[in-house]
Parts: sequence; C-alpha cells; structure tokens
Amino acid sequence: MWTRNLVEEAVRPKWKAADHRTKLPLCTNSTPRPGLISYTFGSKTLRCPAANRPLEKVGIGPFRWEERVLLRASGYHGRHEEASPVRPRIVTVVRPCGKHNLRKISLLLNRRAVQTFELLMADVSEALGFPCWHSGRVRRLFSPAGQEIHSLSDFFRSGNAFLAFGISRPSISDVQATLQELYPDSPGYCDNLLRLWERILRPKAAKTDSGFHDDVPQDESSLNVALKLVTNQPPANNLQSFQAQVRQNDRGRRERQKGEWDNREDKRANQSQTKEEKSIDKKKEPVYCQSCRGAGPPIPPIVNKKSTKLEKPNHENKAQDNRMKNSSQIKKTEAVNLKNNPNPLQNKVSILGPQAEIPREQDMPKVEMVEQKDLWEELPPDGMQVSLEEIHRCYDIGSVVGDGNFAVVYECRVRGFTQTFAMKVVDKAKLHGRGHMIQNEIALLRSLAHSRLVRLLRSHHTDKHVYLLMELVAGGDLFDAIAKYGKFSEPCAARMIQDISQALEYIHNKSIAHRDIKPENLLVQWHSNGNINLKLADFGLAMVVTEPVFTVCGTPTYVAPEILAETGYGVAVDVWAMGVILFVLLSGFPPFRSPERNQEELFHLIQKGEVHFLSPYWDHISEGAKVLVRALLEVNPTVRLTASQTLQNSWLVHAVAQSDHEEAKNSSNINKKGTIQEHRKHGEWENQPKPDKTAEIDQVTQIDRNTENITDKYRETNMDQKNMQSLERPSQVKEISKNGHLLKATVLVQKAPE
Ligand SMILES: Nc1ncnc2c1ncn2[C@@H]1O[C@H](COP(=O)(O)OP(=O)(O)OP(=O)(O)O)[C@@H](O)[C@H]1O
Repeated sequence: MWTRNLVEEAVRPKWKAADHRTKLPLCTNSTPRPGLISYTFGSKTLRCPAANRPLEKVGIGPFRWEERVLLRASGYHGRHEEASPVRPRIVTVVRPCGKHNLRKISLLLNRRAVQTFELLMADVSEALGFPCWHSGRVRRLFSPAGQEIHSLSDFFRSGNAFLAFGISRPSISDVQATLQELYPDSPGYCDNLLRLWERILRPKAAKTDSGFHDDVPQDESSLNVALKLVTNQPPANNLQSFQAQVRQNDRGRRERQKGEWDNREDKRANQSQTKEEKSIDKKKEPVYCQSCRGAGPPIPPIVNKKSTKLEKPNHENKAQDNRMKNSSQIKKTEAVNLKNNPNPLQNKVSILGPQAEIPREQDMPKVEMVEQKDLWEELPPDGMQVSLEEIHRCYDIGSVVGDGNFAVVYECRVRGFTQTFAMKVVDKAKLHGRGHMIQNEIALLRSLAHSRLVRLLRSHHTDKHVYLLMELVAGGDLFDAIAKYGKFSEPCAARMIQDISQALEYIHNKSIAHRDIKPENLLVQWHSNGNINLKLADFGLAMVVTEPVFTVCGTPTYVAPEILAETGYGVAVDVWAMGVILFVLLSGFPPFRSPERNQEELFHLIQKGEVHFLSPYWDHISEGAKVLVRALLEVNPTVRLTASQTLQNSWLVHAVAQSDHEEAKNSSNINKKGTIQEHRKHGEWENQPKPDKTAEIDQVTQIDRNTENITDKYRETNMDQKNMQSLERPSQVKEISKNGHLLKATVLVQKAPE
C-alpha cells in the first residue's frame, strides 16, 4: 500500500495532471519479459525488475531498483543520468517523536527546485508535521549510516533514506525503531547500521560537543518553554539527561562537585519531594504568568549545604565551601537588592561579573556592585582555550533556550553559584571559514555595555566549540512573541521601537552597524506589569563602519535597499530593519513579501520601497504610526530617520507615554485583583485583535523565522533563480497510516524539466 502510494504520487503529476483526485487502480500483470514485472495504472504500464519480493514490500536502501523505475515512468528520467545528484528522486524521511511514535514521509524532490538547505529542512520538517516555529522542528538529518547531512549536495549525494531529529539527542532505541521502519525486511542490514550508530552515540560523543542537545517538550511552543524558565520550573528531564551524560563521563568529578542544582534535580527525578519543597513549589505556583514574574533570575533553589559538604574531599571542599559561602552571601545581597529595587533584572546585573572587564557607561542601570572575586577566580580566564572537561567542571549547562544557524544557547550556572546565565555554544564546524564572525562578535560585545544590549561576561573555546557566557534574557526572542501574539498595540510596539532605537543610538554613536536587526535577535525581558523590554543580541555580523561598506549580508526580509543596490551603506541599514520590525509589530506581517518565496522578487520590492498599508489590517492604526513606518522605510538612507531622531518622533513619544500610563493602570489592576493570572487577562497583549487569516495573508506567509543570512548567497541566488523560474513550490501532504504509525506522503509537485 505504501509503495503503491509512492508510485501513484510519482506517476500522477505526469499522467493525471488533469484530475489529481482520481484513484489509479494498481494491479500486477504477468511478467512480459524474464526479470521484469509490469504494473498497470489506469491505461499506463510500468515495468519493474522482478525482485524476489512484491512491489508493496520493496524497501529503500539496500534494494533501490524501484526508484529508477518510478522516475523513468514519471517522465523525469530522460534528462538526468542515474548517478547525477540533480536527478529528481523519491526520498524517505523518518523522524522519531517521543516514545513508540514515528513519523514517516516520502518526498519527490527535484534538486533544482530546492533553493537552499535551510528551505529543504523547513519543508521536510513541515511535511513531518513540525512547522518552522515549532520547538520540535527538524534540526538535523542523518543518513542511515549515521552521517550528518550538512548541505544540499550532501543531501542529494546521499541515499534515499534519512533519519530526522530535533534538537534532542536520539536514543539508540529511537534509532533502532527508525531503521526498522526504513528497512522492515532487512533486519540484518538494520543491525549493521545500528552498530555504526552505537559508535556515534557512545557516551564520549554524548557530551555537549556531540552537537546533540536535550530537547524542549515537543508539544510546547518556544514561548511556553521560555515561560517555564521564567517561572523557575526546572526542566527536570532535560537537565537530568544532560547530567546523566556528564555523570557517565566523569563520575568522580560529579561526586566532588555535585552542586545544589544537581541535588534539586535528582530529588525531582526520584519524585521524592519533601513536604518543605512541595510547599515551596506550591508557593511558586501562582508565578505562572511570565509578564508578572519579570525577567529576573529564577528563585534560588534551596541549598542543601550538608549533603554537598559531606561529599567533598579536602582541598576541593574548601574551594566549594568558599563558593557556597559566597553564594549565600549573594543570596543575601539579592534579597537586600530585591527590597531596595523592585526590578529583579537590575539585581541580577549587579551580581554579574567580572566587573573589571566590562566597561560601564553612564546609561547602565545604577546597581549595587557586589564583590564576587571568588566566582570569577574559579573560572578559566576570559578568551582562553580550555578543554571540554574544564567547561563541565566550571559550568552546569542546563536546557536549551534558543538556537541559531551557528550556535545553541543554554541556560547555565557557574558551578556552586545560584545565578543563571546564558551559555552560547558556537559550533566551529558550522562556521565554514567564518570564524572571524565569532571573533568579531566577542570583540565588539566586550567593548559594549548598555542596558538594551545583551552582555557578554566570559568567552572560552575548545577545539570544536566557542563558549560565550552571557546575561540570560529569559523571555525568549521577539520572533516567538510575534508568532504567539500576532501583533501588538501601538503603545506596546512603540515601547519596543524605543528600546531598539536606544540600542541602535548607542552602537551607532560608536560607528557600529549591527547589520542583522531582526526579531530573532531581539530578546524579550518581561515585566511584572505585562510590559516588555527588548535587548539586542547576536553581533555576529556587526562591524565598525568608518566608510561605505559593500558586503551584501543580512536577512532577506529585513535587508535594506542600499545593501542590495551595492552602492555602499552605513549604519542606516539598521534603521531600515527597525522599520520592517515596526511594520510587523503593528500588522503581524512584513512590508515586503514574495508569496512564492522568490528572493529576486522580494529584493526587487525592497529596492522599490513602496509601503502599502493593507486594509483592513492597517485601518485602525494611527496616521502617526504610519508616518514613522514610512520615515524608517525610506529608500534613500540619507533621508531616512536616524535612531536618535526616531527617539524624538512625536508618535513614539506619545505612544510610549500612553504605554506608561497603561502600565500604571495595569499595576493598580494587579494590586486590586491580587492574582497574576487575573492580571494577564488585563494585559494589553490579549486585548489585541489578531489578524484574520484571509487568503491574502496566508498567501504571503505571515512571518518566517529567518534562519538564513544572505551573506555570499545573494549572487548565487540571483543566478539560480533563472533556472528555477519554471519550477513550482512544493504542495500536497497526504496522510496514510501504517502499523499504527502516522505516515505522511508529501509530494513536491514540479513541472518536469523540458
Ligand atoms: N543571552 C541570551 N539569553 C537568552 N536567550 C538567548 C540569549 N542569546 C541568544 N538567545 C537565544 O538563542 C537564539 C540564538 O542565538 P543567536 O542568535 O546568538 O545564535 P546564532 O547562531 O549566532 O544566530 P544567527 O543564526 O542569527 O547567526 C536567539 O534567537 C535567542 O532566542
């Protein structure tokens, strides 16, 4: 049945283009020639080599004959050599999703229709039922033999079967089930492959450096995950398995250094919460509302000093003791700070170090400085090459809080201390000769200090990874917020634009252009009154601009026209991107869109710079907001507003004042209502009408997470586009069920090459 569907789908576009819904009868005929079986579909006949097994049971991998036959029959064959990586072919992808659950899809792919590897991954993920915003989306593809697929050429040169995984580390049983699904009739072959996988998944590779990470729950949106972090509900399972890996690698070390976090997690894992803990957890329960929790550090866990102390050998006990003392000192200071200063983040800032390395500016929040020499003395010096063991010795790396093209960002603690930081782990292998980007990011971040920028505290590197210890901004990124809420009220959008403008004003005054301003790089800080602030992150593309720059880079949706025109650009490109963000915040979709995701068309629209305020989405939005959008999306960079001018824009000033007013009102509402949940109902986010999903908006795909920068790709894309114009985008997702598993047959329908 399964194969029959593949056959049908492969054949239908060519033979039955007129009526896709007609079911094609499948029947086997007598063998016309020795070694061939013929299959009939309606009036058409397919001839296949007579294998020992009937067509329905033919698998992929070791027995691949059916593919050639299908392609020949489907009419794609003539143009391509069988061995050519550009020939269209059917591939099967299986993704394990939780216990005893597999998803399987088959895709008919044409190399020339797939523009980028990122798009291919997005399409595969979507076909498997994980859209690009989903935390369980496909992040990694492997061949059955365990080789990771990194590029389109890898993909098209590999076989016809792939294993897909999210960010979590697959278990050997997942892999086994997946291989069995791929090769149900070849247990011996599966066993051989499994042996290869066992080597890959051995404990040594199970450290952070393996590139696998513990996943966030797949049924939750990233924002919910962020919410969990904010509410200080430690993701026990994730942490546990991470710690299990560390334990496997170095048991002795764990015995000595097992910190309070471990104790807490282990306790949770054993489900033996003491009454005391339960009551504490209960107390924390109301703190479910991220908006009311604020972005401050999670409530410090209870320190079980006794147990930690008992386990330690002499000299290390001392160091640990010092740290423990220090940590309780910090907690005391935190408590005092919390009393004096209601903004928990500011308290957190006060306890971040090393103070000497971060230049402080007038505009940094004025906070009480706490001596924390011990913490920083325990850590390897900034910028130093260290071993992976050293990283694990110093840092307790927890669950994933975000990821990008090059890096995964984890929640992290310095062992023995309670504060939570973010650890950005950059995979050097993914940089592909762009190592200077990360060097650049580190150098620039070290020189910057502003409340609207994410702070870098330490950097280390191992052979394979770069580790950046940063301030944790626990509310997720703006992209997640937009994906969740659709759009925002004018006061709320104005506040966010004010934050971005402040960050830009600061870096532009230092002649630094960020060059990759987009929602994914703006981190969200929640406040107890329901408002949010943004912090700018990811300085990978930032540079000091002293004269016009010509490098084409950025992210398509947000790229400024002067970058595309290659006439030389400066810091004004960031203001353009801010204009795009303002448009998105107010309407829920970007100002320049190509329904076909055709970059050439998109770039053409950007260069034209015509902004249309589509009805009904913009009908209720004030003229002042539209004026600002137009002034930011001004094609001529010399006429475009600057960040400082944006801060003085009358609509912005007025809307921010209104936001302050609403904030005060909300605060009094909270006081009156008492509970955080009630407050949420009154938050301005939820009062917002979400954009209707009309055909027009659907067509333009509201806003995509931009995983792809256009560095070096612009020219390539321009060339490729010409070849691609005649090809259509993927369509069709078909669900079939087999052996209780959900199967999805996705067919990328393309015009056959002429
Ligand atoms: N300090 C932080 N605190 C919390 N989350 C963070 C922090 N820094 C980054 N993140 C999260 O991690 C994600 C990836 O981080 P970042 O953008 O720095 O990675 P990248 O690989 O350099 O990205 P890109 O693909 O844009 O080059 C961000 O979108 C954000 O959600």
